[in-house]
Amino acid sequence: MSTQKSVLTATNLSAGYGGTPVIRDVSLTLTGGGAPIGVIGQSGVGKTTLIHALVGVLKPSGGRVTFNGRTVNKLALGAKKNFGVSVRRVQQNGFTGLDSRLTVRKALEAELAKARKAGRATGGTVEDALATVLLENRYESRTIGTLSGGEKQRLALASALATRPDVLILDEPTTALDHTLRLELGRRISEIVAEQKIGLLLVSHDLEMIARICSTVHVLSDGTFVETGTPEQLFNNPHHPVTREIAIAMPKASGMPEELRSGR
Ligand SMILES: Nc1ncnc2c1ncn2[C@@H]1O[C@H](COP(=O)(O)OP(=O)(O)OP(=O)(O)O)[C@@H](O)[C@H]1O
Repeated sequence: MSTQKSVLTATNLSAGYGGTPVIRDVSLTLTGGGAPIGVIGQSGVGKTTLIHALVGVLKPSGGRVTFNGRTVNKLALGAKKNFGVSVRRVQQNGFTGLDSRLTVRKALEAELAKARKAGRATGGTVEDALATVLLENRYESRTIGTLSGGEKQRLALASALATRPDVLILDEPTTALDHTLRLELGRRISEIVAEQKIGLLLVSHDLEMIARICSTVHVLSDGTFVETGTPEQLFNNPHHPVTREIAIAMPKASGMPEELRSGR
């Protein structure tokens, strides 16, 4: 068995819809155990499109996406299934693609079974999966359709983590949660990706979450990365006009991690 770290790489990636490019010439690398990467940018600049291209939903019009060296949109069926459990995406609305009449327990059991079938050692239970996202055991018997927006987001995150992915891609994972829960969940996500050596891509308008979790942040503007740096560099000393504009929108100092308060 290969000991090489799983890696998802975009190289000079371009993609769009109906022949119109939305993202252009974007490159990034996600390694298990590597530094979590953030992508920020204003509305409509192509953040979700980038994710679609990374997970193979959108075929690149230029460049390529590889997973462990193999081109993602050319994977054979078996490899594609493995890619599906190895690279997990959590969507903004907590959409899991599962029947809304399923109970939370059944949904999580299905994820754990999927992981076992793919030969992944989860070692986890439904209760563990719920605890990971700060949901109490009483949620087990609830059907997905009865969950609130924030509970659905947390179930989607629990489902993704239950398969012990190599790469986790989070698209605005906590928009429906209150500030305290967002912070707590952010802390848990940081711990889990470090412990389990998961490559993390966090795409979010939540700059505080980005600053707390990510070690490298790309600024996406008009479909391309215009600036890259640590959260400290970008938010305390932004160079590109778009980064400056975004940095101004940063929450007031009281809500920021200590190390980012200076110079603001
Ligand atoms: N299926 C689609 N067909 C055509 N155009 C699309 C499609 N999906 C998105 N777009 C367009 O692509 C551009 C980028 O959209 P995308 O959803 O990637 O932006 P975003 O940065 O994620 O936005 P937001 O922060 O508002 O979620 C937008 O102009 C959007 O209208």
